[in-house]
Amino acid sequence: MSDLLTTEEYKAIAAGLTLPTQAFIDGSFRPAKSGKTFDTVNPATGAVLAKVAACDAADVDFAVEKARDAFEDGRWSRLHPGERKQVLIRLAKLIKRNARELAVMESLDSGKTIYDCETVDVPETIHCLTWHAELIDKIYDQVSPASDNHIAMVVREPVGVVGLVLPWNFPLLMLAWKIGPALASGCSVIVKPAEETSLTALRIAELAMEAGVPAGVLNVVPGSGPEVGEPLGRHMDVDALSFTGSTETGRRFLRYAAESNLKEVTLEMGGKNPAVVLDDAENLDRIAAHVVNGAFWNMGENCSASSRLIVQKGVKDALLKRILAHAREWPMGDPLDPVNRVGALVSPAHFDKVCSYLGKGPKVLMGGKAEDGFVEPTILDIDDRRAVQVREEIFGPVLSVLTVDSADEAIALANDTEYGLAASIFTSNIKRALRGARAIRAGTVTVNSFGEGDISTPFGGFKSSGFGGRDNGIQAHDQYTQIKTIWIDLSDDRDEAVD
Ligand SMILES: NC(=O)C1=CN([C@@H]2O[C@H](COP(=O)(O)OP(=O)(O)OC[C@H]3O[C@@H](n4cnc5c(N)ncnc54)[C@H](O)[C@@H]3O)[C@@H](O)[C@H]2O)C=CC1
Ligand code: BAL
Repeated sequence: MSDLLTTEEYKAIAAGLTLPTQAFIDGSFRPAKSGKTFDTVNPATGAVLAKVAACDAADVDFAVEKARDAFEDGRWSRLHPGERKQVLIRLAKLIKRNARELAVMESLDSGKTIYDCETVDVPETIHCLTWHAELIDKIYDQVSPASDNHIAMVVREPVGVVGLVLPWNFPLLMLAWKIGPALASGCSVIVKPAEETSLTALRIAELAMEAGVPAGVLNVVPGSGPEVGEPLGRHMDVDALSFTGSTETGRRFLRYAAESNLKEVTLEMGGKNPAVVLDDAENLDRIAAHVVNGAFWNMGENCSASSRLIVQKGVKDALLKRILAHAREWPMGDPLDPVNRVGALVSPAHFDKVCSYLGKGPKVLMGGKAEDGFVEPTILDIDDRRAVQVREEIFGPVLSVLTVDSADEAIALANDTEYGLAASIFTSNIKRALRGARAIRAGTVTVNSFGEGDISTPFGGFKSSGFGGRDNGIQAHDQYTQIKTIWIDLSDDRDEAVD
């Protein structure tokens, strides 16, 4: 853990920040072509932090043109992978040098706690970029087992110009998950940050330039979904698009691709993730800590949040007692106070959405109160398996508890959702653990812990949670490369008659 400062020290840093507000295209900051701006707001206070360029299709066209120029002339796409690696490592080091500033900027813009920004978001961003940089000069192409008279090479090439559409819940980290493998692979990118949280992506673009990423390779175009996301999704000269966000908006990107140039689309979307606790699970205190972390970390604004606790009857009361004790240790308040674990929800609109799930039927075991952008960690005991709190992604600090009689019923209930992003299963029986892990239809299943794996493991969803490729792991590079076969005829003219 980095050494945390006091609230007053963080506030002093916040007061001294220079916030980037213009689009970053072709290596420099520029206003939107229309001259329009939008307010970016600190959700913890309601204060306007800055006026950010409100870009539209004209800016997207310009950014794509510059990204295409950069891709075609090879200033990045044809650099030796080892050189791209050095530049990206320099970027990771620059982020480290500016870590505190970025952590404060991220917290101000998103409502996330400074504790999380300092201990997770910024260090994981650095780790992610370094990992992909280190990987890129260690991936080999292949030679296929063709006949003696042929050599067939199967090579990977960067896919080209890529649109990266980001959510607001991990603005820096999702940026890293996407630009890490995309830039390492040699692509040129146009990043569209969520309109709630544009600041850190713009600052990273500036640092990337300083690190040596050539102009036109990393562009950041802030603005709304319809004004920037849609033109990017429909652009005829964008080769691939990677999106993280809601399932509803993910579906739109498939339509945009189908109605334009059939660009490759990868979608990482919502979840209603189960944490299954069977009655033979050991160390309930540890399990309770995992469940609480899974449900309330990042205010539950996490696609892999374990928002459904499915617990076997025999262990329910003892587990709930411990869960309540752990949840009470999650203080809520000023995101810049490093003792707090629960900050503000990202926006008034999102706050209203989360509040709409509170006070509607189920028995409240804890929390349930919400005020001025902050929602208390809330635990609901629910019998009705069709309840909205059980079926819909709330994306807030709300845990629904469902009780089952058997392990089979638990697995069936875990799968009773349109989503399939992540799940966890807690049991001391290895066979039940592995049978459960295989039976749950989700992209990541953790056993006796909550988590998303790490940078080395692919992350993405089954069913309505995911489409196309994966983020993280070597597999992330599949999104940003395409495979070409080069078939070479070795036969002599004497060996083979050609019609
Ligand atoms: N899987 C995840 O990590 C995330 C899930 N969500 C879920 O989505 C819900 C709604 O949040 P939103 O911010 O509205 O998510 P969203 O999916 O609409 O936004 C994600 C990104 O898509 C862009 N976008 C929005 N509408 C678009 C359109 N018509 N065309 C092109 N791009 C568009 C946004 O500007 C943003 O950059 C949340 O309550 C949560 O349930 C939200 C953010 C992240
Ligand atoms: N938890 C990382 C992916 C997401 O929430 O968007």
